[in-house]
Amino acid sequence: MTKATSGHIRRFDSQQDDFRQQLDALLAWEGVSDTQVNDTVLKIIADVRARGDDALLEYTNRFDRMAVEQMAELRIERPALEAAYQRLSPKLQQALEISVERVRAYHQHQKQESWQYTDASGTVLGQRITPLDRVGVYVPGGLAPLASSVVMTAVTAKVAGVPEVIMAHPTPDGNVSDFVLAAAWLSGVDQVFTIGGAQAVAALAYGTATVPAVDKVVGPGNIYVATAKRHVFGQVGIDMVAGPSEILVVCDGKTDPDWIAMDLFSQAEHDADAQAILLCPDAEYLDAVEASIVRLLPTLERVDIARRSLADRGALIKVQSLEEAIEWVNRIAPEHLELSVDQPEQYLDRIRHAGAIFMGRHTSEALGDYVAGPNHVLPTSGTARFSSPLGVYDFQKKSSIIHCTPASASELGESAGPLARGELLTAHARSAEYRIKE
Ligand SMILES: NC(=O)c1ccc[n+]([C@@H]2O[C@H](COP(=O)([O-])OP(=O)(O)OC[C@H]3O[C@@H](n4cnc5c(N)ncnc54)[C@H](O)[C@@H]3O)[C@@H](O)[C@H]2O)c1
Ligand SMILES: N[C@H](CO)Cc1c[nH]c[nH+]1
Ligand SMILES: [Zn+2]
Repeated sequence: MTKATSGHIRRFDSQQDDFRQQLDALLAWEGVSDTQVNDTVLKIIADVRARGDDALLEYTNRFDRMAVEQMAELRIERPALEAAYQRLSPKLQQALEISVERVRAYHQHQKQESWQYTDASGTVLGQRITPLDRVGVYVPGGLAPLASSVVMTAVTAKVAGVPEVIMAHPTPDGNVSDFVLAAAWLSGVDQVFTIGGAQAVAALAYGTATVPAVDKVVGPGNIYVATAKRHVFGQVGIDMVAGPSEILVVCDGKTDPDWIAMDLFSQAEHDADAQAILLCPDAEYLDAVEASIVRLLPTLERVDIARRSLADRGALIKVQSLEEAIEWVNRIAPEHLELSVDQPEQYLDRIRHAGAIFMGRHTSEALGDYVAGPNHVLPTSGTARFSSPLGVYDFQKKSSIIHCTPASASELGESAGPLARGELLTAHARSAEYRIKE
């Protein structure tokens, strides 16, 4: 692949002959299908199913470098969550409250209501919406204490009406974050277990003597978490298999290049596997953004992670026009799309695949990660082609309602009988026909 002169990030031109192949290679994320990871995860899941808490303790000590002997040391109840909240600075308390309120307000709009109607035959038909009984929210802890992911998952579950929210969150080396626990308090989490990785997903899916089995496991995580979620699907529901964070910026060349460099860093700093790409029709502007990257990268706290992410998976891409850029957006189907252009609305109708769309130069993706309101748990690795942001709908399910009168049962039976006989299912036919009035 073409390397940038600075060595920091690749440069491509969509007109180069092999651009499509180069882009495909850049987008490929093979992590979840890695056989070694898969084997490890299958072994962990089997072990947690067989040995429950004993296996959980063992894996937690091994992978999170802890020295715990009993599950009680890995469980945190609500009073301790509140105490953590009280230890935060007033400024952080207030920011967290604003985040929770804005996320709650946004997700209220997603609530689905039950409905019913009476058809011409007199039969009442409808759909009843009910929340899941108990869900597990996974909150990553390996690379950063993602308190905002607590808010995004737990507040959404509570808006849906889920009575019991169990949180799993690894605390490597025993470092428990007050910020994460405070977020759990404000978001209404019922219990926290300081466990992570595949062992946490297995415990939530199958239950152990201490960890209650849940109906669905949601939330982002690393490759072990993502692979485990794929394997427990069926035993429990899952939201999606979310991979490393991504940002795709489309810019017309008129935004401050430092802003765009920092927007790219904002996702690159998550993970060395994270992906940050810029599409722009102006080659000189791409030079300016590259210069900003070179100058600003050393100023980041997480410089090593961001540098690897940009070098291995990042790109600055020259396109012919913004119209062409939009075509590539639909091919890439990014987790986050920033439209850093004048009048971004003019492109909206043509964007078919993106987890979240940030409109205009002032709407940085970082605002969406924390306080805008929409969920930041989003489909990655091109899966925005077929899946949606985590939402209230992930925590609600539907039951169909059918209520016949004697007359409508008789009327419908006249059709159900022949249909059942056509399928050679005579008990079905007779069951329907018993209700036909002479
Ligand atoms: N798509 C989204 O919505 C979204 C949101 C936030 C974060 N993310 C992503 O989530 C990920 C978070 O990853 P993380 O590492 O910080 O936290 P994590 O909590 O997902 O993973 C840490 C756990 O991984 C397990 N683990 C680590 N090494 C292991 C090994 N060799 N064998 C078995 N298990 C092992 C350990 O149990 C550890 O507790 C990042 O990739 C980030 O980009 C995605
Ligand atoms: N950008 C991440 C989702 O890809 C979410 C996050 C949490 N904290 C900061 N950012
Ligand atoms: Zn982020």
